[in-house]
Amino acid sequence: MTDNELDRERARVARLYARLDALRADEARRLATVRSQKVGGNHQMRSERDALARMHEDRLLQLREVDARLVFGRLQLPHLSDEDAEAGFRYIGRIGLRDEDQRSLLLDWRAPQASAFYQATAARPHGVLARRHVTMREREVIRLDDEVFDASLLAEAGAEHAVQGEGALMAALTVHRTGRMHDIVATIQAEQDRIIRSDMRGALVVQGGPGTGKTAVALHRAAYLLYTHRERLGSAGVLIVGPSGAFLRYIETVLPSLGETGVVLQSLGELYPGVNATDDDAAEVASLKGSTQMVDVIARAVKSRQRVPEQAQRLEVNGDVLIVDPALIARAIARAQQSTKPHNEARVIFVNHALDALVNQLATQLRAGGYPVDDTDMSLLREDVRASHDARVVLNTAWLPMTGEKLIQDLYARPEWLASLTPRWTPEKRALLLRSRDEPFTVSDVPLLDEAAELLGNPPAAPEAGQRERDLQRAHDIENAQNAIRNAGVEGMVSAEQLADNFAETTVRATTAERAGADRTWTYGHVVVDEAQELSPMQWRVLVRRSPMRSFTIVGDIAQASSAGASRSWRSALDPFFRGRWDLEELTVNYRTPAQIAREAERIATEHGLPITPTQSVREGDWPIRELTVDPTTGRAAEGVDAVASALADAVRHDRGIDASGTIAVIVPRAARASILAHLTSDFGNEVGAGELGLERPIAVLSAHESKGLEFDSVILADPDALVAESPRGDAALYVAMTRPTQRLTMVKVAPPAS
Ligand SMILES: Nc1ncnc2c1ncn2[C@@H]1O[C@H](COP(=O)(O)OP(=O)(O)OP(=O)(O)O)[C@@H](O)[C@H]1O
Repeated sequence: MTDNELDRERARVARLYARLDALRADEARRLATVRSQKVGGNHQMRSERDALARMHEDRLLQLREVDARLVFGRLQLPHLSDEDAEAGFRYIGRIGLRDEDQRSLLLDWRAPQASAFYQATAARPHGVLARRHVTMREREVIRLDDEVFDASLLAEAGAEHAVQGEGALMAALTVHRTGRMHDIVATIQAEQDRIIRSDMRGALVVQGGPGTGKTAVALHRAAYLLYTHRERLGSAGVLIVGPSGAFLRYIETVLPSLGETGVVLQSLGELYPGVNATDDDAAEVASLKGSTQMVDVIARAVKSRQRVPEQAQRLEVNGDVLIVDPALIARAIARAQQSTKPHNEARVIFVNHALDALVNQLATQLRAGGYPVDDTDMSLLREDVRASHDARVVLNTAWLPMTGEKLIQDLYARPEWLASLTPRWTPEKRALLLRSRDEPFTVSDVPLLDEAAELLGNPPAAPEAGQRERDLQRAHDIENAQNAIRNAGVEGMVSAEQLADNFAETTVRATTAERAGADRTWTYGHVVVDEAQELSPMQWRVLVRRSPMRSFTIVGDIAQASSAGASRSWRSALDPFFRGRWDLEELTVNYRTPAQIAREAERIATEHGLPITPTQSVREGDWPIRELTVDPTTGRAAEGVDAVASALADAVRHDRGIDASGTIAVIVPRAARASILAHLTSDFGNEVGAGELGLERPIAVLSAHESKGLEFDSVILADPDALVAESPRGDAALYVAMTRPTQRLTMVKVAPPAS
């Protein structure tokens, strides 16, 4: 590439930035104007102004987020009209930009015409004469890679312009990892692009070995769907589910860098609003809680809160005594159950029927005693019965209002009750669920809470009254939003629903994402599930509730399934919920792990009988796998030094000798985590962090579970045998751990005790 060409390209890119800056300045001006408007005391006008201000703020934020590496590609096309671009070039970038005359300057990578950038090959050029990858550092063009597909251009360009397509990809793959995932928008490969752009309907499963770009593809697909179905997904929202808080932190900057901020990211422990579970149960317990046996147990638990008393009960109303026949309660319960409404909502029907029957009984009793009772008296009697303490006790005992939290806590803390609900379970099996009421909920409890809440309905504290008013207010807000959009001349830039979100009063003021995340009954337009192989049937039930239309992108690798409740095949995991209506795509190219590391990980996984999908690494690494064996009975171990921890510290030092500024993960068996962390912290101070904090530090100490989905320049693995032995799916955990590095792998083994 000549310097001249680089300069020419820099000049063109500078023009795109000039336009971005101008748009930003415009937006900032509009925002200032809206903010300075005096709108008097009228609430509606104030909220319209605030909503418009918020729209400009969001747009400004978006323009800021896409600043770094705004443009990354150029297509040379034969038939570009002047309106489209100058000199036959079409630039591809993070967002679309137009000049003042609405001529396209930069094409959004998600636009249909941009697909050729990702799809064109020499064999099938899709009408493209040449493709250029423009590599940037912030705003500066640092490198150009050209692929020429047209024979005449090839001759014109000479040898220096011949195919160099791998260059940009290789440059992207070998950069230092930072603890934050980067977007891959500049180098999406053709097979990935096809998946990203596939139809939104139904469930799409993307299966692939480690490092094949599943997470990257899933996130870019979310961005693509938001762009392509802006109206629908803008108001219904997109939910992205990952295995842990650390994983969500790792991926959280990808969508904003693609100009998308409105998605909801939740870990499996956060799917139930109000609970943020981070720890999970022991494997056996998690496996039981994850199985669909719990559906029946919870249904029985709820049903058992609708209870016909065994004996007649006595209740006093204003000095009159009523003997309540169990049959009266039984009839009221039956009527309420016929409604098939959730427990707390059906309770209203139960109470109404029971009150009617009690009032009739009381009236009959009074009449028999010689007191005439007319219609007015009946409604007074009803109030008397309702207000009676005894009646409240009788009705509550028969049909107790409940929250999901209370139901699940009771289930675990009251062994006799659990026994009555699970007559066929062994005592040992029941004992797995036993727990005191004050212990925090675990990740495996979350789907049980959700199941319970589904059957219970609105908790008593949030009565249905008010919903109608909220609906009316919402309709009103949408109408106002439509007017405001028309008046401001911003049609197409924001939907009425989105703007209406901003109208709401401060107490309810929230974006779609905030409202969706806080509402258990929210149904999303699309759900992306990462590391989906880990999900238990109970977790799938929750997710299908969140998108009853079953519009899903499901990515994972069955061979990496290491959690207790995980499935052994996509078919067994998904068929019960998607009834066979899901498509499978496979990714096979490994973009992360150097070939020699991937081969060794696959060899060991195969030895353990894991159903792996072999991958094809795009590159050989520069370093062979380093293996060290520690004998814990010799050397400094005899002086009480933790031999494994000190060997790990040496391995860290060795690695830093090779590359002082890379990221290192020390992946350790759970049982040794605390002592290894302490040892490494004493050697390396606050360069070391554990778990989520590890992503902020150069040296992360992680369990294999915590390392799921993440990647580091270098991985140092402590005691692989212990890692395999520590859980029923330890072999898969080892496979996960070995496939995290982008450059180097060190295995610190422990010598078996001499016999
Ligand atoms: N087309 C691409 N261009 C540049 N980098 C890519 C591309 N595809 C994938 N990568 C990079 O490869 C690495 C692995 O990608 P990703 O984490 O999405 O893989 P995965 O299949 O989800 O892996 P795992 O199952 O092991 O968690 C990431 O650093 C990602 O940015």
